[in-house]
Amino acid sequence: MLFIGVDLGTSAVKLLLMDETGKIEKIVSKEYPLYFPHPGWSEQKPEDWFAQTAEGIKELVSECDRSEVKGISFGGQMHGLVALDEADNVIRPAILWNDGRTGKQTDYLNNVIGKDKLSRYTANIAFAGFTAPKILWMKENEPENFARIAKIMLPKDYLAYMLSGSFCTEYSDASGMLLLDVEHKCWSKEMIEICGIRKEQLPKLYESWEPVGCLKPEIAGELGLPEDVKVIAGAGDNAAAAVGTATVGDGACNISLGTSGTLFISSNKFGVDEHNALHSFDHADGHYHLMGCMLSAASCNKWWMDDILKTKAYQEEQEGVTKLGENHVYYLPYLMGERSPHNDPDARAAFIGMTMDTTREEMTQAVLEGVTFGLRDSLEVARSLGVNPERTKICGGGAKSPLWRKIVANVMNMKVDIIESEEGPGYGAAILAAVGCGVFPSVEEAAKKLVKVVATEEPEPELAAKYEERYQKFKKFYPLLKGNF
Ligand SMILES: Nc1ncnc2c1ncn2[C@@H]1O[C@H](COP(=O)(O)OP(=O)(O)O)[C@@H](O)[C@H]1O
Ligand SMILES: O=C(CO)[C@@H](O)[C@H](O)COP(=O)(O)O
Repeated sequence: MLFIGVDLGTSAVKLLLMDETGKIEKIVSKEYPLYFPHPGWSEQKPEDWFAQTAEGIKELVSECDRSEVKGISFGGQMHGLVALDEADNVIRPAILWNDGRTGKQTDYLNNVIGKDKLSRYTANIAFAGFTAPKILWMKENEPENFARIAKIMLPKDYLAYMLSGSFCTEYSDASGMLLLDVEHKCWSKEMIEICGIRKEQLPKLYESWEPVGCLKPEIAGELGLPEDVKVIAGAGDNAAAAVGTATVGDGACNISLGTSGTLFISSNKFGVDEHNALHSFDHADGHYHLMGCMLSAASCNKWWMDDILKTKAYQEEQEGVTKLGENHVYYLPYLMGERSPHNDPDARAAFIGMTMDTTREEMTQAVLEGVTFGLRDSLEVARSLGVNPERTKICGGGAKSPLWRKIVANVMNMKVDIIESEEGPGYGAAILAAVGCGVFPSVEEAAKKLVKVVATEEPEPELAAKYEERYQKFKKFYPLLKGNF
């Protein structure tokens, strides 16, 4: 039996073919453009996602026995607003998770409706990238588009809709809309009213492992797959990555170094961060999780390498970094503003502390360190809530870098478990597909059985102590600069 896991990321869609023993048969990646039509805005075209996913699936199954493909599922970039009209046309480009245009609507939700009420209705407060403020933005700024909305969905749910015709979502991704009552797993009627929408415009809710339908016959024909291939609901990419790294059960932790950077802590009990810095969301295993999200993680390194140093040779550049813990340069990683913990769409990136003899290598190092310090901010919030994981898994494009993994282990002072494949969301999505097809009794059992830790990066006490000192200094810079960006 074969299962397809689709990771609808921000940089690309990554597709993975897995057999029932968890072996990865093939991986395919297809890029699409990311548009920044104004500073701080971030959009992609859902049509590009689907076109590239369809091409990717064809390539993925080109050499296998297609009759063995039993299920397909997804891990998708979260929070993006996809709006379709009555005829299923995409009304406007999707407004993504890292889009900062909704400052006014976010302030309205947090300060006029009020954080207490939002937290009571949804378990979260408003962040600029969440879906509800984008709906309010569209209502205010594009009333004609708003009036045309027949269906509101999240990025990966658009793929499920195009493949199966089922207008569906699931709890983990829906948690990031600020429309879901996360604790009770139902749409919040108060939030629906506040956003001026109707429940019929929202998709039907499923658990991540539940089948939502099968491939539409014409799609099956186009992809060259059997019509009985099951489409399984899937998860937000972070919950999918947690499944793909076996971050399930109470207290398990995963760090993702993708376009965004996330710290994900799985929990069997529902809980809310009283500081409102970490999100309280449903997990794809049927339970809950806390999560801190940085808007620019591996994208900081990509910007520094591709746009400034004009190189694609990440590994060669990183090989020049030899003085870990010794750097005098600091980097604030706020290229797109910041979500956790600052909730400040106006924050901006900065290099601090250069001298005449500062080198290119020190600045490269500062970028990797600055992103990691940003993630440590979220870990500090978790620690203040009494959640103190002693080890973490790691995934995402940045996890390919041995240097970055070492920096993570020492800045966090945690053991970092390295998984056989860093394709967290894609592997998690394939596991969800296998569970949905009845191969495993539960997500937790499947993940624990299939995911293999191949090595552990241990923190080194002397280096961790140096990083502790540097982190204490890093922490002081944002409050000093805040309001002046
Ligand atoms: N060796 C590396 N060091 C640092 N960053 C890397 C490395 N390899 C890939 N990346 C970065 O990882 C990111 C892609 O990671 P991925 O998890 O696929 O992101 P997304 O899901 O957001 O598309 C890109 O920004 C890419 O530049
Ligand atoms: O906004 C969040 C999580 O709350 C991001 O993590 C997005 O889900 C995008 O993820 P990547 O493209 O970085 O995987």
